[in-house]
Amino acid sequence: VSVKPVWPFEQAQNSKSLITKHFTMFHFKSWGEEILVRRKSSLSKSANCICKLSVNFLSLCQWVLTVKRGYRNNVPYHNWHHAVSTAQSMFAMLMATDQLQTIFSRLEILALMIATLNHDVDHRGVNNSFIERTHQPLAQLYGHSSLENHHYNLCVFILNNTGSQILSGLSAEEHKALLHIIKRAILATDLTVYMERRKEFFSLANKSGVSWKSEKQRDLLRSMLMTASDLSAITKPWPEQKRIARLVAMEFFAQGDKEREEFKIKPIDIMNRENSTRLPYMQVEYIDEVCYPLYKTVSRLFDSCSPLLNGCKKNRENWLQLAD
Ligand SMILES: CCCCn1ccc(=O)c2c(N)nc(-c3ccccc3)cc21
Repeated sequence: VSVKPVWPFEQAQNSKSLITKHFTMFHFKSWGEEILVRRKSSLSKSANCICKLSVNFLSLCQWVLTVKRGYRNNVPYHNWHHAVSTAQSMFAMLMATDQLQTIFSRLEILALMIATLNHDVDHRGVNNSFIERTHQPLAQLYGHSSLENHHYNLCVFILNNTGSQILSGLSAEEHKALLHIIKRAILATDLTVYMERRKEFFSLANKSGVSWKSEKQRDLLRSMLMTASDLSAITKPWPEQKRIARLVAMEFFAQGDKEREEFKIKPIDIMNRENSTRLPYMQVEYIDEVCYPLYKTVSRLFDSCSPLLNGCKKNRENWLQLAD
């Protein structure tokens, strides 16, 4: 049965028109929040299949909408737009690179897509250091990488939500493996973790004929691709990069203000509003120290990812012109 991917309400109506009398109700408590579908009587095989497709499709929509609601819309950068942008960058890398589709299993690709969409859910606009220094509950709960652990746990909570169970078709073994990959992927988005692990990735990438067959190698590659997706705004066309940089700076400076006013702590340079005129220079430094080495290595391994490196280079030139 080929089901046209339409917006779930139309989808439900289409199903209803096809098997009208079999449905007692489609109850939408509020859009995407609760979708209750009950069947009145046994359905014909094809109708049953459409019903299952509809419920699966509705579950997928409810899952996406629930993840969306998990992001805070009062946070300038770490919001739903960033989540979708990160997932789209991962999708683009995976779909553009035949080798990645050969290296990774379908389960790993599913895990990376779920992880990218969820990787910053419920972000508060402050970093782990701030959360730890201000003794917030998340720090007491998780210690280091407190934010990333929180993002992962919320991701699992949403996946277990009634109506959002998009993994119901997996075996228990697949489900366990998938959650492990998702956890490793989300925890890898802590930039501190990335800076610690990237040396190993760069030296592995320098070797010829890496097989990416061992779980250790695949975990490392998945982690680096998560960071490449997470930071991909630095590779976007200049107008978008400027817009995102402003949002990041807004979030950084807001944290710096809190540190200065509420906790009498002098913020670090990148979070100190008094340095706002040095933003272009800080961008060049950020690209050179954090981003460029990663995109250079990923592009050398997988040529189809070179647009990311080229975008990063162009934005470095643009920031350098503004810095001079
Ligand atoms: C919280 C991590 C955000 C990382 N990040 C993701 C995407 C981006 O595009 C950018 C960006 N353009 N600039 C910065 C930045 C700003 C001031 C000082 C140092 C770095 C960070 C950044």
